[in-house]
Amino acid sequence: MITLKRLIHSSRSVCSSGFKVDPNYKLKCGLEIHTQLKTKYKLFSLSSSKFDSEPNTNVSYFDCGLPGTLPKLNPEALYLALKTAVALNSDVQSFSTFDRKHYFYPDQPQGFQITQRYHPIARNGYLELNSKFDDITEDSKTINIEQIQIEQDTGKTNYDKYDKLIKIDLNRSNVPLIELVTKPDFENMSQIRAFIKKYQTLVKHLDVCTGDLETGAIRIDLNVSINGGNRVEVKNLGSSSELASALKSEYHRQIQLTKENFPVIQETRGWNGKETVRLRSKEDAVEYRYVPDSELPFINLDPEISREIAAALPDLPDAIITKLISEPYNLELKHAKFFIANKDILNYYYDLFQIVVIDAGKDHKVANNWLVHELIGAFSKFEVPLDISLIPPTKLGEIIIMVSNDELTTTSAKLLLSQLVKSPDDKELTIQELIEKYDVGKIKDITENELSEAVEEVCVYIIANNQDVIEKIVTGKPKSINYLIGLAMKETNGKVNSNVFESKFKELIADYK
Ligand SMILES: Nc1ncnc2c1ncn2[C@@H]1O[C@H](COP(=O)(O)OP(=O)(O)OP(=O)(O)O)[C@@H](O)[C@H]1O
Ligand SMILES: [Mg+2]
Ligand SMILES: [Mg+2]
Repeated sequence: MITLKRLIHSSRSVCSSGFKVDPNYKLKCGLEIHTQLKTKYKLFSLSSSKFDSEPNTNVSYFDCGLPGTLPKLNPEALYLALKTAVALNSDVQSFSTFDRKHYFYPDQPQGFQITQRYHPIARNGYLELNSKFDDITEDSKTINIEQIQIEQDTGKTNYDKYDKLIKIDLNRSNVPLIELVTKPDFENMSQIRAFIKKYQTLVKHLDVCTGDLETGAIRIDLNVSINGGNRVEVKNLGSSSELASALKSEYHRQIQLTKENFPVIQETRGWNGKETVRLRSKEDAVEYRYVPDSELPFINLDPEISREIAAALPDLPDAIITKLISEPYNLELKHAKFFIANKDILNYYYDLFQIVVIDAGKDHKVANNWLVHELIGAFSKFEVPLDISLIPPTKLGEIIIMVSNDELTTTSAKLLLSQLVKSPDDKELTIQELIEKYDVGKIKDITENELSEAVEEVCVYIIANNQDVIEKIVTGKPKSINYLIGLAMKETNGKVNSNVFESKFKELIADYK
């Protein structure tokens, strides 16, 4: 919820991590990003790659490494890898192959991982960061991508502290991954953050991955060096805050070593929550004994394929943001960015825009405000997890149009939205039924005189019970009248416009002076 508020209601400063690069110690970073592909089946078998099943229920003979089982490449995984590669401006290779990377680990039952060491599926891509769309301090920054390779995920090792057992879950074994390797082009934390955010948005938008760091769908290794020295790799960082803390710790560790005239040794480190810790040095680097996989055929691609994939790609996030901040949408940039990161909301917005602006001819500001501030704002206010399906665009559209046609007051409409957010059972009711249930319909079928009398009655009652507020108003705090108006609106469920109460209060209070 906090994230939601922050995303929509404020634009974050680029230095928020408190990490600053010391000009005397030039920072250089490269990322290796592992991304799980959202395929139905696994990379080389027909078991499901579903994420949260009971342990060891999505495991074929191949996934658990039984001898005699053979891999068969899942074309959907290849397609998703190609989509990502093309969207990242990479050169798709017409020839690529699979290799075996050997190491023993209990969650790696084959004894090797199938990856693309020598001939990856794509090379030489790039992603452009631009201060207009991304939180970076420079105007623009290009991050070059060395290569994108397809590989298998491993199983999971779970340490059961209570039973003091190590449990292996092979559901993840052989789930398709792509590893994206950037060139060491990052010079500061904001570039890294911005790149990861943009990459997450891209893979979600292309529907190739859920894009979550928290669930491990995206996992990042960070490579760090200073002043042209050796690179240190920090493995398996699970969240952007872990990544930021690990970078800060590693950068300062290398500075400290350099200041004390110690060399920075090329090694692999991990993150223990406080600092980076040594896992292995280059000397004891694992010898993976890469060999070409003899059971998988080469991938030969017609160059036409990448052109066809490029032509079929949807508009990419930056292009959509540019569209959203221009006519006819005129969204604020921060809202457009929020929508693009949340595809359901973006689609919701398009539907709402159609109903309210295009079909009913209302102002774009009305649609934008009600969605961003009132509806999404209501979820934040009541700390209800954002689920816009509770109020479909047709319903919100109807409410907005009624307010705009003066058939419902703004207060009543807000009250209805709050109720819809707070009580999901109301989902089935029509707007008319909701208006009756909560008694918020505008007062109709009564004469002007009857209304005026009713309003006066409410105001007289409130004045009588709030003499202290009246005292304030008459002694120079005229704004306190808003408090009285609020009470009156509450008393009448927002059925009467606030300006009617305002004039009546003013008229009655004038008698006090
Ligand atoms: N001088 C440097 N400073 C910081 N990062 C660097 C430097 N040189 C290379 N890198 C980064 O190191 C990473 C190397 O990744 P790559 O996957 O090619 O090799 P690896 O880490 O040896 O292999 P593995 O996939 O087995 O971990 C890249 O992200 C690259 O940008
Ligand atoms: Mg790597
Ligand atoms: Mg590495």
